[in-house]
Amino acid sequence: MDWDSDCDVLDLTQDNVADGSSSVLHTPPAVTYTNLPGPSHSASKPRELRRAGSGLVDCHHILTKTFGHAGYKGKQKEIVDAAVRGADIFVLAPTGMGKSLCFQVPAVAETHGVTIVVSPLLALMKNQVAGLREKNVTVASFTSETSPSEKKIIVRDLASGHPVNRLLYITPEKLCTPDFMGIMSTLYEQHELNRLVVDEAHCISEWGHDFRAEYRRLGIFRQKFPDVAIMALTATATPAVQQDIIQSLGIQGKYLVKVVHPFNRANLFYEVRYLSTPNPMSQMADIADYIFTLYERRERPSSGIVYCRTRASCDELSGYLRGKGLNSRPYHRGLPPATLDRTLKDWTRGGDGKGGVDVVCATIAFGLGIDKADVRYIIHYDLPKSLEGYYQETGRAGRDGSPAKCVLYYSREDVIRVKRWVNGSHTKRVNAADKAAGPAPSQRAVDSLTSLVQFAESTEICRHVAICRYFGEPIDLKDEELVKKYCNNMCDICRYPDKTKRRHKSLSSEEHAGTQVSAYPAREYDDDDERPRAGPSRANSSSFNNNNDAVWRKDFRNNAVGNNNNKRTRSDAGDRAGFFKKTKSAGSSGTPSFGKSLVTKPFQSVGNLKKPFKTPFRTPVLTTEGEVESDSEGELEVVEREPSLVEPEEEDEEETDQLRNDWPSSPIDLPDAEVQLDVSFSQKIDPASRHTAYTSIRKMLHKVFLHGSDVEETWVQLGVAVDSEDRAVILDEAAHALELDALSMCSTPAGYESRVEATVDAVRVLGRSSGVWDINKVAKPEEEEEWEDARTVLEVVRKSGRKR
Ligand SMILES: Nc1ncnc2c1ncn2[C@@H]1O[C@H](COP(=O)(O)OP(=O)(O)OP(=O)(O)O)[C@@H](O)[C@H]1O
Repeated sequence: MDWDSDCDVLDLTQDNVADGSSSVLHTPPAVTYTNLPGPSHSASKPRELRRAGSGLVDCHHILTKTFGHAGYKGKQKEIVDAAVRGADIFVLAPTGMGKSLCFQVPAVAETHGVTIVVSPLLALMKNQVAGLREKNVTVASFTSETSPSEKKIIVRDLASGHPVNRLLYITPEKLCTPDFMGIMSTLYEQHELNRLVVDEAHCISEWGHDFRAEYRRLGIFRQKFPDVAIMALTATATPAVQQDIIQSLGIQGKYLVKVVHPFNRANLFYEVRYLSTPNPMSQMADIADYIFTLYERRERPSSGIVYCRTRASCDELSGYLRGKGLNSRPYHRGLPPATLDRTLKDWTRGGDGKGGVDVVCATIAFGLGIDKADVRYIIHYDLPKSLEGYYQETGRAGRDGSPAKCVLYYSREDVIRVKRWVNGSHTKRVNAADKAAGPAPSQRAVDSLTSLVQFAESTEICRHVAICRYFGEPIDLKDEELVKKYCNNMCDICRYPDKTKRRHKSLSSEEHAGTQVSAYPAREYDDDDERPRAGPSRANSSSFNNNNDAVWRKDFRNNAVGNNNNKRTRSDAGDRAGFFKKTKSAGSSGTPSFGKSLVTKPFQSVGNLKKPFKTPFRTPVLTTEGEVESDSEGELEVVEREPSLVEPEEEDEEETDQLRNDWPSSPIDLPDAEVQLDVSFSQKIDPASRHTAYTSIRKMLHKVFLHGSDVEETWVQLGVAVDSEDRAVILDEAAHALELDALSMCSTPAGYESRVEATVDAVRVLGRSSGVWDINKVAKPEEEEEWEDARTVLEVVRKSGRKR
């Protein structure tokens, strides 16, 4: 059987194992996984794999009592079962699935013996060791940081015949030393060597994105200890990399259990932000605004990471965000270890408005193993080097299962720079291999960057689907139902198809980007993966395009002082501070208030900057118009605001008047409709509120599309030719979809409420502004955002119309 091409559930039965094939468990999301054998199948028997532990404590008991979890996640149970039966196991599972538990539970469940865990990063080991010790698991690590006296104690324990340590974490370099091989031989002879675990196993493959030469030598373990089980785990491996890992470790035999989880992280919202002319200052301002908007929606700060390629960018962006009142810190290998430890600690306790660090501007040094449950956003300030890197880094978000956002800033200028860099590194490796007369290095890094660029450039293929296909999940793009299962409007392409295409068009032509980049020296890079190289800071770099520099500085100044003529700019000091105070005073006792710094140093820029998500609370029109709110079928409770926010500005009053003229003031006749609201991953909004929200959206849709001034013309423009009965059904379906969209984008009732308000508002704009219907018509800057929202609604209505 060709295990790479097979993605169905295979039965791990005696027959299956005996035919000499590897056993593959690869479940596409739609398939229920049911048929792993129970222990009675004894898959490990023919192998005569020896297990040092003489008995086994109930794994479920360990899971609940030692680790404090109520049950297994994903395929953990199957993996743990296979492990205790002594199989070799290859685990490919998405970021945040809980891979560590798959080897920790069996290690603790064995009544004696040691599990050796190879891990590529000290920080990763430290985290896991500290976590296990908190759970009273006896565990040690053997690294360059282990003191000689500690080493002595560990070695003595391992050689004792009954080691108390259940797990030993070690770097690949240390594992392969003659000294440590000697220690393992002793363990082996005493039947105390239970298992080798290779964490982040993609590092073993030259085809992987993070190849570490030392990992390659791990193949020696199988040669030396042929009957000790091996478990390899990774979150990022294409089919070619999977095969390479299995072969390198020598586990390709018939006792291999291969568990491939679906890659999809359904709760992550992927967005690519296309930059027409890269402009560091406006990009930084955009990021600040993005974060503030998110805070406003959630009514409290949130944890996030901004990944930057260079250390200078980390320092600079972090300083900028701090200047705007955000609790931000840089994190890269150019900083002292003690500072990094403190930053990690502060960030780990931050993100809830009670102090600590909320956002870290980091190189990829802050990556693997970062496991904070409530990271709500990951921003890529510039293009990562590979699609695997992008997936790993975005994988830090939403590990609690709630929605989180991943924004990638993308420009063709940046692509040229990264390509130069990756190609340069590749050429160096080719030359080195030539010199040493060794085999040619793989082209992998170059290919992976190409895939990332294709991912970002595409405006057709759903981002979730693109990622999963890259990692080898077979997804037929024509199978709409299947595609929908991957993405419930949780990427820019599915959610804002037109907007995404429009924004993509604004990218520089490759030719223009090329001249921009070659006209000025390339910025330096030090992504903490390579040897650090000092470089000029990004925004201050004299090597940056000086003409552009002058222009954007001017723009930025204009934005920064606040454009008072722009009615949609409400992020001036008063608004921000007012909002924060409102949050506090209106706050139910449980609502955390913002840190002082945020109130005293309010954000002052934005102006015409495009906002990543809809601005909440931006219009008090709902209250003044009194249409939706007065409805007896259920109301959207409007959040009380500080007087400064409730008072409509002059323009808003005009807008309200306009609305009064445009809309029938008498209540409309809303036909009854049965609605079954979809259950989503967010259970935080109660069904009654969801029903109320649905009704509000539905009512406004009916007003615009069935009770507007020229209904027939409206439907012609919509391009949906159906009779009036069907029209109501289409609108109800659209309301249904829009409500679900709002739900899937929010994790708090307040966020949900504000998003529903924004949706109702967007429908209203469709009824009021004819220009918005003409896709070729460009909005005035002050209307841009509301037009985009309205066009998104239009797209949803069209979609449900097309289904009829
Ligand atoms: N059965 C479970 N129930 C609840 N939470 C769990 C369970 N198993 C693991 N977790 C939690 O899931 C989080 C992620 O676990 P872990 O760090 O092992 O993920 P991972 O798959 O290694 O991710 P990555 O590859 O991104 O590092 C941890 O906080 C862990 O405590």
